[in-house]
Amino acid sequence: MLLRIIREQLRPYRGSIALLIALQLAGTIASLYLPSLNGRIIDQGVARGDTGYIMSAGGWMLAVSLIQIAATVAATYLGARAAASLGRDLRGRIFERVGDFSAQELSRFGAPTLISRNTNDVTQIQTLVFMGLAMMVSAPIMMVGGIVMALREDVGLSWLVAVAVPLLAVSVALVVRRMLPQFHVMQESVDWVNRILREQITGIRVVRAFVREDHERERFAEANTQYTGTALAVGRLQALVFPIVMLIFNVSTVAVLWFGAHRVEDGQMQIGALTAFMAYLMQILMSVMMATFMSMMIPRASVSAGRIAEVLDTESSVHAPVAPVRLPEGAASVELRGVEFAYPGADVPVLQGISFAASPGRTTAIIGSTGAGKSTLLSLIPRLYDVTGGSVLLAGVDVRDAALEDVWSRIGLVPQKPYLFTGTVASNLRYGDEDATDDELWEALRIAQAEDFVRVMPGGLEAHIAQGGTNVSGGQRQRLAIARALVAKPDVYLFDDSFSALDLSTDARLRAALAPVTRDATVIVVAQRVSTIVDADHIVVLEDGAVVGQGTHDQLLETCPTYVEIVESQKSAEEASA
Ligand SMILES: Nc1ncnc2c1ncn2[C@@H]1O[C@H](COP(=O)(O)OP(=O)(O)OP(=O)(O)O)[C@@H](O)[C@H]1O
Repeated sequence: MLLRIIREQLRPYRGSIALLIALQLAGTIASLYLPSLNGRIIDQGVARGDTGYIMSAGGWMLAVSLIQIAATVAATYLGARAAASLGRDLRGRIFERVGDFSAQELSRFGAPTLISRNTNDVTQIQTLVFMGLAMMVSAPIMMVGGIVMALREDVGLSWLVAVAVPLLAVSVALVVRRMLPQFHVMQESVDWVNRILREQITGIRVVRAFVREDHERERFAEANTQYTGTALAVGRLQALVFPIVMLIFNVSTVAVLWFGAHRVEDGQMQIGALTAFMAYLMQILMSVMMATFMSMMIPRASVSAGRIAEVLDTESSVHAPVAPVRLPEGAASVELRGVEFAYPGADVPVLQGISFAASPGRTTAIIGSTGAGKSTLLSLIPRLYDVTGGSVLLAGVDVRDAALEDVWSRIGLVPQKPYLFTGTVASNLRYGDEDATDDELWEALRIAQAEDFVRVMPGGLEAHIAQGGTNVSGGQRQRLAIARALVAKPDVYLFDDSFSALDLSTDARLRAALAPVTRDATVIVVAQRVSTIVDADHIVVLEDGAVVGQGTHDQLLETCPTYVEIVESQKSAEEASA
């Protein structure tokens, strides 16, 4: 999985990676050459007092060092660029894929994990690739090259390499192996801390209203303590690595000096060769350590790759048609024919046998108790979900046969919980139509009964809107969402309980102002309040996901006991509050 993602993502950067490998090769060969040059200077220059040789070999050494530095800097730059580009492209791919998800996939994953997959998990892979490009090429060359060069300097001491390398690899690997499970726990602890913090922030009002702060504090402390405990355990192990490595490095140095000195004494080796051998041993051990650290990052990145692949491999349950049918221009009717819908995993459908037609120029209302399936029904029209039985027709075309953009561009949906984006009032309204003029925006606000409060907001149309629209009231948010739909001038308006947060007189004024602008459009209104829909041309009464009555207000009073019950209950509530 990890390899597949890295291979796919690095494909466009093959050229720079080839160059990077060449540079790494040059840099590593230069590094490997330096100790041997140094050895020659000692043996042939210093020992014999040959200043000329020292100068010429020294100059050569300087040149090789410069090549090594330049190659390493350039390779690191290319590696960082390729890794950052991989991160950017991968985030882009996830964003695109999530953008195609229907409400079904979005609720299956949930927002928090999609966000952390697009940030934290991508960063894991990006870091691995950066480190990999920096080390994976140079470490093996350095190791093999180092061994060859060390043997060239002195075969008699080679047994030291054979002892030191496995000793270091095994010691570091043992510590790393104990660290790995801790990393998994740490990742889960981070998720846990984030989840509690997120709930605490979004639910702060509930927490305070129910005086649950102590409970929340305890919950957070528990998660925080686990995270700290794991981080400390990892820290303790990490603290072990450095002394172990240094111990092996230093013992190896002493061993080389000890055994090397005997060989020098016996005339089997020169001092310069001994120095070079020592430097090569250090290079070999260094590369072993780098490779071990690298291997430590792979399991973590593999988990991240799995999480990313899960998102990338998930197909939206709402498929775009292969050969889309174009919706006819102009007014568009909406018709539901024997619609059935069950949420994924649910045994019983929430909607069954729903049939009705909403035509242009008429207002169709849907009323029913909470949980009757009204919002679900509305979400089937713009294909937020696909029906599990029957069909939804827009302008006479099954919505599944038309291009998604075609369907969406004809529909203006005002959701039950409208969402506003960070920006200004104007930028939010222009979601409906980017080219709308200020006058058009004011006109939409006037109809949506939002003009008065926007005029007194600092900056008017340019007034700041916080993420989600949290700096305006629920009723104001609803009216801004209605204005946004009006700016788009769609052929079909879907109002999902959009007037519920408005007082009765604002509700009445809004409906009166809406009537002329929606004259040619198909309007479907979901409502809880009978007063909101009493004048509708057609009312559909839903109960437990089925249509139990259709007609005008007066007809339903005669024919539909459920409707009468709703009317009566609201009447007695009004009387009680009067
Ligand atoms: N994402 C979901 N997954 C599973 N079941 C769901 C989901 N959303 C809603 N439901 C269920 O579907 C049924 C209908 O919900 P829906 O929101 O359509 O009702 P509603 O009539 O709009 O209610 P209200 O007037 O309270 O908004 C409910 O029983 C609800 O529990």
